[in-house]
Amino acid sequence: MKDTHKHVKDSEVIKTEMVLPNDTNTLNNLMGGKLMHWMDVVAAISAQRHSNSIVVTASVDNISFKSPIALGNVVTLHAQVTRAFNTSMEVYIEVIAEDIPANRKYSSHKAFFTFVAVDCDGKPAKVPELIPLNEQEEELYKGALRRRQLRLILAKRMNPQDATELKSLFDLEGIGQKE
Ligand SMILES: CCCCCCCCCCCCCCCC(=O)SCCNC(=O)CCNC(=O)[C@H](O)C(C)(C)COP(=O)(O)OP(=O)(O)OC[C@H]1O[C@@H](n2cnc3c(N)ncnc32)[C@H](O)[C@@H]1OP(=O)(O)O
Repeated sequence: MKDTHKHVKDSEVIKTEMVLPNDTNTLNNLMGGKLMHWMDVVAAISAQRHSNSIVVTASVDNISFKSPIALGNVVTLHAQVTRAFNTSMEVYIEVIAEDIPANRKYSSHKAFFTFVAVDCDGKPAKVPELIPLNEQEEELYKGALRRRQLRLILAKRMNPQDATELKSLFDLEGIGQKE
């Protein structure tokens, strides 16, 4: 029998890789596509741990490449489910790059992935609820509803008028108005 609810720690995944010559572009930096592949797999394992199901990637929110990761650097990917909906889950992933000889470590990428659990016929399947346990988990959990509404609007799966959670962010009525 499947669990009815799970906690964030149940879905945690950490993967550490070294950037090798086959992973780089002609500038000897990690290829963006290679990093996205690692992120997709690590995030998918996290969603699988939460759902105990096969999962498919439904969407990836904006990934920006702030700074290059050089050949020989060590890359650590850390993923966790932030919230589960009906059949979909939001996964937060953070990438830390490390230049060990220089003793330098920095957060290089952050992204939100959405996965959908599917049954053996490829049909979306219900996932356990996620219960946040601390302030940080609660913050990601609350924000997940707004992010979901935004990505469903962008995917033309939601009418902006129905995005109540998102609209409340822009509800400035009364703020800054002169009496
Ligand atoms: C033979 C077996 C081999 C087994 C081996 C297993 C190994 C496993 C290892 C896995 C490790 C690697 C994993 C890599 C994962 C891939 O790379 S998978 C490949 C890339 N992805 C795909 O091909 C997915 C293609 N898309 C689809 O199949 C369908 O669009 C989906 C995502 C299943 C949704 O189907 P649908 O019929 O539209 O279903 P619908 O009921 O309308 O929506 C279902 C949910 O999807 C959400 N959704 C749909 N579109 C979006 C969107 N754009 N944004 C956000 N949410 C969305 C909906 O909001 C809804 O969420 P809930 O409200 O239920 O929570």
